[in-house]
Amino acid sequence: MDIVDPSRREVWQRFVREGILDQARMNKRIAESWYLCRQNNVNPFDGKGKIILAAPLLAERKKRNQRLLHIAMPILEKLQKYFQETKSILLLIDPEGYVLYAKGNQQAMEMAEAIKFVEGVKWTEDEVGTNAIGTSLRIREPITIAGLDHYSVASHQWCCSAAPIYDENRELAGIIDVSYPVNHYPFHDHVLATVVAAAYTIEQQFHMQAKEDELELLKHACNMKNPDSPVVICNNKGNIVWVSRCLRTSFSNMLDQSLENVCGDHWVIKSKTPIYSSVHHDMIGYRVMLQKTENHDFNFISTTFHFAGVIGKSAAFANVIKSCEKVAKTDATVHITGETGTGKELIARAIHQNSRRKNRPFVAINCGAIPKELIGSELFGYEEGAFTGAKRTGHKGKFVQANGGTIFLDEIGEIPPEMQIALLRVLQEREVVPIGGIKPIPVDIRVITATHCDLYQLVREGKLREDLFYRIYVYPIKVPALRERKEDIPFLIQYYCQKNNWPVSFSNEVIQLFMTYHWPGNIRELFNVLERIRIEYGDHIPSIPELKSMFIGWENQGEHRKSEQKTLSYREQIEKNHMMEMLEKTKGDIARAAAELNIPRSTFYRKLKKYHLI
Ligand SMILES: Nc1ncnc2c1ncn2[C@@H]1O[C@H](COP(=O)(O)OP(=O)(O)OP(=O)(O)O)[C@@H](O)[C@H]1O
Repeated sequence: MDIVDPSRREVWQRFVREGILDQARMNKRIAESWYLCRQNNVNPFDGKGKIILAAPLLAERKKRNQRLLHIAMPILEKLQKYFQETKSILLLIDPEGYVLYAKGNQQAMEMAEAIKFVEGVKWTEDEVGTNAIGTSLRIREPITIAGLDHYSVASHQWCCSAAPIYDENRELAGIIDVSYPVNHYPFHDHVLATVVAAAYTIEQQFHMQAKEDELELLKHACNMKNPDSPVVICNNKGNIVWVSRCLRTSFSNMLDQSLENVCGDHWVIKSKTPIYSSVHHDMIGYRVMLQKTENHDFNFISTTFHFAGVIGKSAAFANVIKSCEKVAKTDATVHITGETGTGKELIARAIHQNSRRKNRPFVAINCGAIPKELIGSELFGYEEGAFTGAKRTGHKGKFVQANGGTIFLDEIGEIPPEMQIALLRVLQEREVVPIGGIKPIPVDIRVITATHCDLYQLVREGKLREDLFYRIYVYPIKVPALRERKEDIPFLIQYYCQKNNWPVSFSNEVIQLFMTYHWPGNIRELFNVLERIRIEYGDHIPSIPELKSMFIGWENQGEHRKSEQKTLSYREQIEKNHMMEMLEKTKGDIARAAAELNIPRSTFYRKLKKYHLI
């Protein structure tokens, strides 16, 4: 449709008021999108950005998409110079629709700011109606949306062309978009051609980068200390790029093949450690230690299952990963239990990443970390004016934000009784009623919950409804504490060093010391201790007594173990963590730690005893 056609406004008005559309006069893709917006109750009279990530969340999202940014930025910076002159903005968007980068002509940026079309905003069809970014994201094709083709008024003054970018595995990596006020520049088709060409150039870079990553994997192989152990190096797809000398005869012609196929019945995976790129810092492959076996069923982990952490070699954790693999293929509700810092969130993310929902949002919320009175509005959202202080536009809750994807409800045991009925309703009916609203919103989500305690004990204590328990506790996964998988500690240390480009080599004695400690804060605490060593000692290794002083409560490990049988509440655990961190910071100076935390010294002592820290 021509954007200056005066009948266009009538077409739009008729559709948003009466739902009637003369499809013959409309691009099929755009008509389809309008119908979807109407069905999803997108407000045609608004369309300004609503979900805008705060700086730390945007930084985290950029980190998650660092490979895309690393590859696309040089190309964007080059193009940006030219688009600036044509009064446009150039944008890069992640696969979930969040704007990671927006730069361009000052005047256009100011207009964009007025409709909250800024870095960090979620610019999908569900949020702001038909638009080039959101529509291209859904249909996975390049598209231009001009003026009144937009569903919501906020974008009626804009013309936008967007194209999807695919990585070397043909997975969606992001969207590139050029947007400009409609009256600035009339040659829309040419802009779309440029955007498609830029997407193609970025895709070529993905392929080149994949080759460079493979070279880096080979370099990693050359630097391996013990080339005689049965080790293979796989790329991200689980295909073999290198095998150690001792495997070459049994695994002839296996390069480029999937490790899973090659292992057959004769080999099992003993451990799997991720390798990170020193250029873009994303995971580029795995170092896999194999073991010959008669019993091919034991401990086998598929190479196609992606886990962004260390699997190690313990049977306890391998079983967890096997459960994740099985459940990821389904839509079943999962409940993860495990002490703080054991990796529950990482596991929830892995289930999402290996499920059919992987390109849709993963939304995590810690029910124990938000004030009880705000949990309802955070989870279910609210209608405009639902309560004093509510945003005028209302607020989409986490369930609606996670639509199509996975919601991770951490510390589910902290959900207040009055919210449990509403949660039960969402789990049963798969629809959400925002606070102050009456109309249910259908949601298509996978639910994963987690607690650090025995969930049924909460039912016994009357803190959790039994019917809710049975809705949550469908497929339980128990994550072992670090002290129950001590054999994985060397792999976790290696992972930390590699991820942080820290070229130290710990002696066996030091590794043994790490394996003797009880790690009440689990992997999080292990990484904190390593971080502290890295900061304080750089490339030197501290002596054994120096190391011991870094482990909180080293002398009282026996007592500590006994006390762990009595589980701490989530809030107690947080308080304990704060105290441990402060004691680390003040090198064990109790008076200073108490003062820093603003706790009277006598109370601090009492709590130290309670948490067995002295
Ligand atoms: N297997 C693993 N490999 C590498 N890093 C891990 C692994 N498991 C956990 N981590 C790291 O340990 C830290 C804690 O993990 P995570 O937040 O997932 O634990 P959690 O059990 O959800 O903790 P909490 O109950 O306190 O929320 C994170 O930095 C995470 O990246």
